[in-house]
Amino acid sequence: MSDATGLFTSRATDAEKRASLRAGLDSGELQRWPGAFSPLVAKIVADAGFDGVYVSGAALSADLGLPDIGLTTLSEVAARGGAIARATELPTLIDADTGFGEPMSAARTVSVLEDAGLAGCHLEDQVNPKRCGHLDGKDVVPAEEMIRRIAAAVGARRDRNFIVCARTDARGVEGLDAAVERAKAYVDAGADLIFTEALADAGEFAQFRAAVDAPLLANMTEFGKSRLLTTDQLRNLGYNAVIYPVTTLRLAMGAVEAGLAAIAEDGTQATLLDKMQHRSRLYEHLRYADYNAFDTNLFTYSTAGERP
Ligand SMILES: C[C@](O)(C(=O)O)[C@H](CC(=O)O)C(=O)O
Ligand SMILES: [Mg+2]
Repeated sequence: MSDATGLFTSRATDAEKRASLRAGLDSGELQRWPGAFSPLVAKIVADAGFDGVYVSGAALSADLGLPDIGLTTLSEVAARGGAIARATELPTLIDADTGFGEPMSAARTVSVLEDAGLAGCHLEDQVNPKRCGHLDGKDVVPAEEMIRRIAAAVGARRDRNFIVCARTDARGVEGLDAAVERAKAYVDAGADLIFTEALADAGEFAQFRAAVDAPLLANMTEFGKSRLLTTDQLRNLGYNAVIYPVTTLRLAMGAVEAGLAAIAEDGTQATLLDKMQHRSRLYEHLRYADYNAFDTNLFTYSTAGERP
């Protein structure tokens, strides 16, 4: 028989992926996690040589035709996140918004995401209904409530390598100093990683780095409040991870809009072919030939010659 491992789910087990995420954060090297809005995109992220995959709440809800205001359910997020996580050998960190309810719900969220094959998640200190972290008009819960959220999440995980990342949205609401104080308290509550949301510029990232003794994550989302810093800048600032949460969706949707407009205008897609992912490239990502080999082996499978 041909070896079919890695065809229907990843070769790496969930535990191996979590160990690799933990090791990446401990390595001192900047971990780069582009957002994947679908399982296929996760395969392309891996092929391009990145360290991990991110599942964005903004992209996941946009893909459902919804704004990112906390309308998606835990079941929807876990199902899509799980499908993305299983499509790649890389570890996947997922956006769990505010944890889908009170602290006990945040605890259940971690259990469900662990079972779905995710390697970690982030929980934010916004109130419900949440907003995009880069828009005005968001609000945060008291720090004590977020501390309970984090403690509950940390206490619920089975695998200690499942990363619980605490995101603070306080920079845009209470200011940088308050955000730093919250981050310290979240670390004390057991958070493995701090997501420093919507900082303005390199100076603010540097202040956060100097003040907080824990791994830090930078959000390089486009058209938001943060200046776009390069990986070299983030490395020099001492950050541990960077996400490009909605980038692949924005790239793809930009191409979809332009392509459809061209077809409507020209009456053909003939001029667009060199912009498209070729059928053969798609099949490479999907390992089409390996499924064919598996199928052929199944068809011809016989134990006749092996009987005593
Ligand atoms: C990271 C984020 O939470 C997401 O859902 O991807 C968003 C990104 C965005 O809306 O650009 C956020 O920063 O709130
Ligand atoms: Mg989000």
